[in-house]
Amino acid sequence: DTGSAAAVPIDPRFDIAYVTPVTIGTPPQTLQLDFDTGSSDLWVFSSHTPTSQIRGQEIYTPDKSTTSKLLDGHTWSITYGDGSASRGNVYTDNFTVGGLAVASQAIQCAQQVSSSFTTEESIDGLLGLGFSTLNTVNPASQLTFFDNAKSKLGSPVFTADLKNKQAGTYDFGFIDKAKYTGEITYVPVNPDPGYWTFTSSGYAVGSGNFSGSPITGIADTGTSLVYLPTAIVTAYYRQVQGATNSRNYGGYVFPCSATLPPFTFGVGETKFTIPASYMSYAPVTDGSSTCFGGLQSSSGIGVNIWGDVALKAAFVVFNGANPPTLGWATK
Ligand SMILES: O[C@H]1CN[C@@H](c2nc(-c3ccc(C(F)(F)F)cc3)no2)C1
Repeated sequence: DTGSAAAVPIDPRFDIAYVTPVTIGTPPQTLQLDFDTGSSDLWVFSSHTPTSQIRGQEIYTPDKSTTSKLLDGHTWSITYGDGSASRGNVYTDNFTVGGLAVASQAIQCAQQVSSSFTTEESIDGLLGLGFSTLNTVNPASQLTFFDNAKSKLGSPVFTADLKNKQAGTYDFGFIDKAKYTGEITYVPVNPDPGYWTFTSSGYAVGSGNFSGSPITGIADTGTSLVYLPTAIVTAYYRQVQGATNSRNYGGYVFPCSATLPPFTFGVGETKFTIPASYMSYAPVTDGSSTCFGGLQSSSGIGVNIWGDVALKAAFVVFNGANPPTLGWATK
């Protein structure tokens, strides 16, 4: 079997996050979920979410599904990198993504979501595509959609073809040659503790020379920006007139009129260039002439993160074979 579904930016102006349609239950209930390779919980706004915490999101109502089953006594609780959080109870039900079906997928129903989830009206929940070891369900952790679907897939892979300010695609079970150019460079993945962790072969700022120092980090579709070591980030913004590291805005900002250099990163022998246009993320507040950079320092996080700003510049194969690997191709 295979599956293929669109990854749609939640805001036409800035690629804050992408959502993908899924169906849950019988008859099918359609929700738009944020696919996140940096976590491994599948959770949804639901009939168990207090109405005061719902603002326009679609919800899953297990009682309206003839195939839903309560996973008695199981609970979950998760906190994301930006401090957003949710928690609740668990059902199993039929679940599909782009025509690929899994029976008895664990569906974590929110009984509490933080304010940032409430105000993000376009996100009805998250679908974790990290390794199942990260799943937070107690007393028994649950498998991700990908782990449940693997046995049905021709090839145990999914691919991310995220795009700048337009809809891209998540494919499951196959590698679409029409989506990339050249060869796919595969690199090892360390699945411990549960992220798609790989090592980049180096970087270059603009037309500067390539620095071949290894950069270990995670491929994270749920993170908007790229977070790298401070030395790399300062080298980048040294080339941006008027750039400053703003305590007020929590990162590097610059005049939206500034000329930005592209940023190149290496995977094996292949080089990926993030165009300058991707490196300006958004005005710090609506209408401001000060812009927030798409590249920020990872020093406060503890891990380097290759988020959407980088992933948009490539076609990425998440290979769930044993051992797992990551494939990168230009497009
Ligand atoms: O935890 C790491 C795992 N991947 C990263 C991630 N972060 C979110 C997220 C989505 C939506 C929101 C909200 F809607 F604004 F609340 C907040 C965070 N999804 O994946 C960070």
